[in-house]
Amino acid sequence: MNFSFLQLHRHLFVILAISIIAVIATAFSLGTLKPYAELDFFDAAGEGGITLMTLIWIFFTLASRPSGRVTKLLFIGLTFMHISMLLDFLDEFIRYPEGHAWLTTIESLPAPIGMVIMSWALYQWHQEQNAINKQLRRSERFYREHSLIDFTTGLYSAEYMKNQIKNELVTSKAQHSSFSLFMLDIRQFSYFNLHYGYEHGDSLLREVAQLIQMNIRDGDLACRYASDRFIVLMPNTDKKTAQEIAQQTKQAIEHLAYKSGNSSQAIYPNIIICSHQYRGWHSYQEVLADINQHLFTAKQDNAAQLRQLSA
Ligand SMILES: Nc1nc2c(ncn2[C@@H]2O[C@H](COP(=O)(O)OP(=O)(O)OP(=O)(O)O)[C@@H](O)[C@H]2O)c(=O)[nH]1
Repeated sequence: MNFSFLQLHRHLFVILAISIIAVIATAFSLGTLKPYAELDFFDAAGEGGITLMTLIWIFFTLASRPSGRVTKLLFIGLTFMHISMLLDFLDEFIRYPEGHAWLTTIESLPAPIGMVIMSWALYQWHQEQNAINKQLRRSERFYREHSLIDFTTGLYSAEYMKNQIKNELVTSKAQHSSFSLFMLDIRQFSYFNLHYGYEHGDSLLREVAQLIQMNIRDGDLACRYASDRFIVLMPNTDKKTAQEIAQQTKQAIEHLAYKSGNSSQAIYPNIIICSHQYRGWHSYQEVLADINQHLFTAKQDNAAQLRQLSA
């Protein structure tokens, strides 16, 4: 289970804790404990269970969501419901004097308010999910195959790319068309892992994957090819267009001001790209070997340029 989102919501947990303490303190300061004989343990267990459940809902909602408007709305709605349940639960143990009987009356008020807010939050969540699904469909291209998705980046894996290149070879042969590939490699990624840690390495891979997705077109397909290497398949695309999109993607990634932990220091990834147009090729192995060779050459050129600069 991944609880990394929780640290984004520390302030919400503080608000929740303060609200709970305030409710308990108010109830105990205004009321008195009921005598043992008046306690209904069956009721108390039921209401205590519901109160605990709403707390668990809040915990898992915050554990699964990034910070933002929808998360705040869900939190507010659930907290109102929790407070209502808590008042109801406390009511089992505390009797309020005549002058404070309003506490018993208002205990059911936060629940409907919370439910209205929750309903609005769920609608917003639905809208948000629609937007995410739309973006996901860009990478799905023809159909879903979740087993072929790279776990770290959410992109398709190299295996899926091989199948798609196979399909593209058949299509381009039948239609006398061509397709292009571009390959992208993060420079000195092993150094990044070593310096900032593997988790930050994973997070950088995810950021890079998202930027690739944002810079390619609807019909293009991005995959994670190997560790820090990505590949984009562009059907019916000439070399010039592929180069242009590859260059735009490189620029977008190189402007990414990555922050590790709480440090404000920005790390700008360094990227090597290459692209090539394919027409009349026979096997995906040849195509992949060729694009890898292009990348190798681009890396050598880059190293030579750097040597010249530092000379
Ligand atoms: N964080 C993280 N690192 C990975 C993952 N898969 C592979 N790696 C690391 O990626 C690094 C790739 O190293 P290299 O192929 O030498 O690449 P590089 O350091 O960028 O070298 P150049 O490309 O020549 O600049 C290795 O340190 C791997 O351990 C992963 O899923 N997450």
